[in-house]
Amino acid sequence: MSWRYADNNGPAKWVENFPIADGPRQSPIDIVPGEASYDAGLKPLSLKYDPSTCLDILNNGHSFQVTFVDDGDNSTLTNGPISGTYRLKQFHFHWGGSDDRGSEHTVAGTKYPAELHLVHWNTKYPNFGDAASKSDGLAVVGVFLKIGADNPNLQKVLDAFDSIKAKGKQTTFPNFDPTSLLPGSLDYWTYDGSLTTPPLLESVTWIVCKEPISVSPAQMAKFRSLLFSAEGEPECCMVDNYRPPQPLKGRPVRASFK
Ligand SMILES: Oc1ccc(S)c(O)c1
Ligand SMILES: [Zn+2]
Repeated sequence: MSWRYADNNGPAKWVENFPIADGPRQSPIDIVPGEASYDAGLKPLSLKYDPSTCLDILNNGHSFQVTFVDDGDNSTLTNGPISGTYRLKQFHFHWGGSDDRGSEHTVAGTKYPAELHLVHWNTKYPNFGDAASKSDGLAVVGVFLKIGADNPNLQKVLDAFDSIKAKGKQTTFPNFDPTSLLPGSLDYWTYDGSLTTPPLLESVTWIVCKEPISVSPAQMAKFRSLLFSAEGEPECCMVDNYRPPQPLKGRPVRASFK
């Protein structure tokens, strides 16, 4: 099924092929800070990434992703709200057609122009695909992007875009350190949710950082130069590849900070 983000194939239609779209723990959500409960038992995040595990960058037709070698515990997430060790598999972004929208999670209704997702899988399972079907299989760290100063670390990713403009294009992307895309503070909100793209699996412990990283307007324009379409197809700009907030359905949202 070729799902996308347009009126005929976008988030409102996904339930037709993925009924879990109306499930009890769907993502993203609107995070209301005043309704989140501070949990003193939540540990700080331990993110330990090895740039030598960075492999390639791919336009998959609904975002672009930077993929990592995950056959060892070189790049991991531990502590925070999770137990055990989760390995970094990939990171990708969601963004808007203009600076007033693009993030998936919102904060008291505020939309950011983009959102970074660092996707990790629980090593109690043999691989990402298996983990993705388990209720505690994945942990995704979300980081908001806010319009401001040019972000030189992000620029390294954007400089690869000319090689992956169209759907299906892929190129090598060695020695990138995703730590360089993290905000100064790792204060976070956490709740149980899902992938925000089909198959919308309810296997994600979401860890959303309170502090955004910066992105310049010119850098946002570069995001919008990618295409949803493959070479030889009518060009369709890759913009607004975000799912809107979904019903909380009684789920608790905890804060790691006061
Ligand atoms: O594999 C994936 C994990 C999380 C999210 S939000 C995706 O879009 C894909
Ligand atoms: Zn995502």
